[in-house]
Amino acid sequence: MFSRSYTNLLDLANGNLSALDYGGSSGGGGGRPPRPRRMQRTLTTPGTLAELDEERAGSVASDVQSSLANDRIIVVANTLPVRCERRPDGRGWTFCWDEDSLLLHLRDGLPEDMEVLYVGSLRADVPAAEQEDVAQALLDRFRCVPAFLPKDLSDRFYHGFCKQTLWPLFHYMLPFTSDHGGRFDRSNWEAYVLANKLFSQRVIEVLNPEDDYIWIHDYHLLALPSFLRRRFNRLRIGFFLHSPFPSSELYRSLPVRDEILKSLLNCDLIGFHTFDYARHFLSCCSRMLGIEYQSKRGYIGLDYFGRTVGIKIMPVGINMMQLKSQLQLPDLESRVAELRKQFNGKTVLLGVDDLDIFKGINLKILAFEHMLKTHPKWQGRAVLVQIANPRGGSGKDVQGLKAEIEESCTRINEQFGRSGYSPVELVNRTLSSVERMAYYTVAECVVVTAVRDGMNLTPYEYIVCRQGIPGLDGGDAPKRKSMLVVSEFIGCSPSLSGAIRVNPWNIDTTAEAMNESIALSENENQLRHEKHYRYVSTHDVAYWSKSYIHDLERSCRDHFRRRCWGIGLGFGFRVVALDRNFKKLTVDSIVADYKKSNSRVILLDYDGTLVPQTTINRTPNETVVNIMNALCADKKNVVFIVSGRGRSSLEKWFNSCPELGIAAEHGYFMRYALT
Ligand SMILES: O=P(O)(O)OC[C@H]1O[C@H](O[C@H]2O[C@H](CO)[C@@H](O)[C@H](O)[C@H]2O)[C@H](O)[C@@H](O)[C@@H]1O
Repeated sequence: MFSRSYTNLLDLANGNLSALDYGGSSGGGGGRPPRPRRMQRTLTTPGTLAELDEERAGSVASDVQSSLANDRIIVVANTLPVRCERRPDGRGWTFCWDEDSLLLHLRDGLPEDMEVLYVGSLRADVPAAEQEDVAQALLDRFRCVPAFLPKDLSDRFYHGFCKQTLWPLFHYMLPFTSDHGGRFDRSNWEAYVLANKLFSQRVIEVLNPEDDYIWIHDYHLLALPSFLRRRFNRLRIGFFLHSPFPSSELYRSLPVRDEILKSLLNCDLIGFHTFDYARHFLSCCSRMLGIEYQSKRGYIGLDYFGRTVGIKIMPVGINMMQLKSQLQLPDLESRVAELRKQFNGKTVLLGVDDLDIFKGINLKILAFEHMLKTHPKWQGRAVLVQIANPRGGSGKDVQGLKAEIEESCTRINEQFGRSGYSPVELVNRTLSSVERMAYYTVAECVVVTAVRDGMNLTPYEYIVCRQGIPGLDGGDAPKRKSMLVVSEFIGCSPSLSGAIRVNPWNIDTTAEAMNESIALSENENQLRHEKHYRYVSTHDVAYWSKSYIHDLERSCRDHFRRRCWGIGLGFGFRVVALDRNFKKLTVDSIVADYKKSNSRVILLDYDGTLVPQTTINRTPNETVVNIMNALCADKKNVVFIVSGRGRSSLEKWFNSCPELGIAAEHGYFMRYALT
């Protein structure tokens, strides 16, 4: 059960953290005991004028030159890079780093002495009574801060809003029918907002707002920047989206499209894998919020109420060091030998995908079938190994997908198989890293036919495995080869210029591409491999995180030079930033100056000043007309309306204000006081 405050979205979105006590996690009604504060933190006043701290501003110039070394970074993601298992005797938990997690490896690109703290949830259901101990152990040993979401909240947040709404939409699927992804469900969105708020609480508990950088990851936490910015006007916040960002034509169908965009605009830097994703995001900002971007010296920025929100385009990479060390594991050699024996000289095409509807697995199998039909020379000689990692969930769509894939495999194996030859081998389980690398090592070609994927690092891992480790072959190392067929709809595609790119929906051309890839001359194959290896080995995960943090630091340099005000409610909250030379006008100072002066010029805009922007009837009401006349009646005043509006309507509306001056059409037509 959620607490009753959960339903008050505005309350939540406004930063009322007291709305967050939830009795449901422990099953009792008393709510969770407050977590003891473990780290020193400094609070700034939320939502009020944050005057420039002169001392801090003075030190900005030297800060800019200094390295990031003494700063700390808090990496926030849906899941922590930690594996967690209950002990066999049921008493307590064991933890270890999740070596497959990209979040773990991004540390390699950060300055050595930069402290890294992680905030996220665990892939385990830890009972409320054990949460304090687990949290303490994770903080002490892994610098990880777990966010424990109550089960029903977590279901609605992750399986509900993340997986049924955002994941399909960001992969270009609209919920035309209820079987087709999930229709927008407001209670799931509310759970998403609440979950994001709980993540923000965990961050705030350990935050040093003046010293820390925050780096938020992926589509699960799109609402988080709003919660953090509301509390800390000048916090340094970065975000990286690992999934695609869809075209504005799709994104605009999301009922909470503005809320999400506005939340992201509370960041200082927003990262995407590709130019296209960034372009789609920028076009959403322009079309939905009227915000345009500027590009200066290679940097793209959006001006959002005086703050500049940077846009970073940088595809992620793999961890070279980790892969290289895994390539030296003794088990690998024996596993490779087993596979070589099993495939007995046949040409292996390989697919490694999560079992997810967007990975296009069945399209790949159909294309392989077509290749066997149109190029019969491969019958008996080519094998497609498809590894389908069952991580993607067990929903109706995944069950249907699995059945479809199995049916295709059975049909092809019945039609083209013979004794000692099964054309398609489906591996329906999660493989260990060594097993996966063994498959890469024996494959002539890797085929990725995802219909959408944020990045997809399978081709990168494959290339590194095919390069092998120099010296391990003994004597003269053979020339390395690898070949790739990749979908044009995935993030890694623009970086792999030597791959054969396909539209995976076109079975005929994908089949042709598969044939071409395994029939390619040895020399051509080697050249393409070399080119890819050069790129993949230099653009690894450390290169990516180093570049990101560098740009984040650059985007935040002016934070302490600015005066900031937090204004607005809910997701409309934003920080208005002004250069330190600007001063905020206060009513008191205006009144005092007005009284002191003997000669005044008062220039007034019309729309948004004398009438609200939102009204359809733009005629000024009686009060406005009376105020104009009252101002004009004072002989010390010269009053003008300065507007882009046409002269005829302004003249008509202020006909009864003879002493009022009008500058219509931006001053093209002038009417001076008539008396
Ligand atoms: O299934 P989730 O827990 O919601 O996570 C989504 C996926 O996250 C990871 O993939 C994403 O990041 C990769 C690295 O940037 C990128 O290659 C991929 O395209 C993104 O979708 C994870 O690798 C997937 O298994 C998750 O399904």
